[in-house]
Amino acid sequence: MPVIRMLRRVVGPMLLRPACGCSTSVLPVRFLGTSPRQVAADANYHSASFSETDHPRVLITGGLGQLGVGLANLLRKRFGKDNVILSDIRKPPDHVFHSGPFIYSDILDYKSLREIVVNNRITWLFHYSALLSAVGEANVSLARAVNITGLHNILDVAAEHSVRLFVPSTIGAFGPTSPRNPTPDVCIQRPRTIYGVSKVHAELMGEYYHYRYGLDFRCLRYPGIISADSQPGGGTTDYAVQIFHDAAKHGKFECNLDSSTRLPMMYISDCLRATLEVMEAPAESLSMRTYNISAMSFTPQELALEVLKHIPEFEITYNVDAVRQAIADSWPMNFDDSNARKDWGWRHDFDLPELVTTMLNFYGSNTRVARAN
Ligand SMILES: NC(=O)c1ccc[n+]([C@@H]2O[C@H](COP(=O)([O-])OP(=O)(O)OC[C@H]3O[C@@H](n4cnc5c(N)ncnc54)[C@H](O)[C@@H]3O)[C@@H](O)[C@H]2O)c1
Ligand SMILES: C[C@@H](O)[C@H](N)C(=O)O
Repeated sequence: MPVIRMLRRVVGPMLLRPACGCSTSVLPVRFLGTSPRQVAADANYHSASFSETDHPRVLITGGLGQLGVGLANLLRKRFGKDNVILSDIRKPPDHVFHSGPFIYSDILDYKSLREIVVNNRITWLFHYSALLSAVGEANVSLARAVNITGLHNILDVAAEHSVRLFVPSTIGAFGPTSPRNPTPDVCIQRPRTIYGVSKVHAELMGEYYHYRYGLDFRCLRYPGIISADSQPGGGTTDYAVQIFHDAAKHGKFECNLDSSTRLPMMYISDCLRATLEVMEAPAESLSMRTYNISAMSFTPQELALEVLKHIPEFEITYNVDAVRQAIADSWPMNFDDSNARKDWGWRHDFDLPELVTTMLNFYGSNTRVARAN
């Protein structure tokens, strides 16, 4: 039989399999082989093994960055404090250490990851460890190790232990040849940063494990995330966090991106709620496993004008960082998230005016705001 016809007969049904979190492989295990870590052939690759009435047992990796502590707070309110374990390779500050379970976990250490998942009967894993776009360009080999090798460990441990896995992707998974305004879910993805390349790799590997091993993989492409009580970890969108601190404390801000650089952004509470919602969505509602999510899109100049409404003496100046600017110029300007809205009911709460009011209130600029009004 010609090779192409034979392949089509064998692989065809696998490619046509619906995008649900359903259980068995379409091909017999002896044909597919076992997982890359050679787990026994009768291993169970089904999705989350807790019953519907139980709470999931959650592990968050890289949890001490900009997003992890907020996610842990949200999940602990929903599932109980002791059901959510925060982990990182850094030492937690006191308030984090005393707010719920914390554990040291280096995602490059596969055996220790497996031990944590087994000993704590983990059923959901939120994989937040990463090097972001700007720090990734400054240390490519570390970014490659953490973002790619680390992801392989996470995929294997999740597949072997029937763990539902969330991995965030990013606007950075697109590049200069992608449509930028708007950027749909499925289009050309040729990013030019190690961060972006590793995130496209994560999207594709997660989907591959889903179709091949039945891994319940779920992924959202986040815009730049803006938070008040946690600091960004070295990305291109960091200016949109720092501006609020500097505006409230000093009345001025030096921006490292050009005034007209338009990027998709989102307030952290929308981002974390979206993450929980997609993890709770019934598998049959997910027509895809990787979704764009969107809230707002603005330039530094537009953000500064909104800040000026609260702080009339606010001044913005520009001192463009060439590396960050080149990255930003290759990223989407607007994100098309219509599939997330249609499939699992995504909707954002914060637009630019609410974002600015909330951020400035956090930094205690109420007196300036009051004076301006
Ligand atoms: N913050 C954003 O604007 C944004 C936007 C899009 C996507 N994301 C994604 O969301 C996730 C969380 O982002 P964040 O902003 O909190 O990142 P962050 O850079 O603030 O935090 C990442 C964490 O990973 C940890 N880490 C590094 N190496 C590790 C290792 N070997 N083992 C375990 N942990 C390790 C770091 O200590 C750090 O605490 C990342 O995957 C990021 O790509 C973030
Ligand atoms: C956009 C996102 O992935 C991150 N904040 C970065 O700028 O690298």
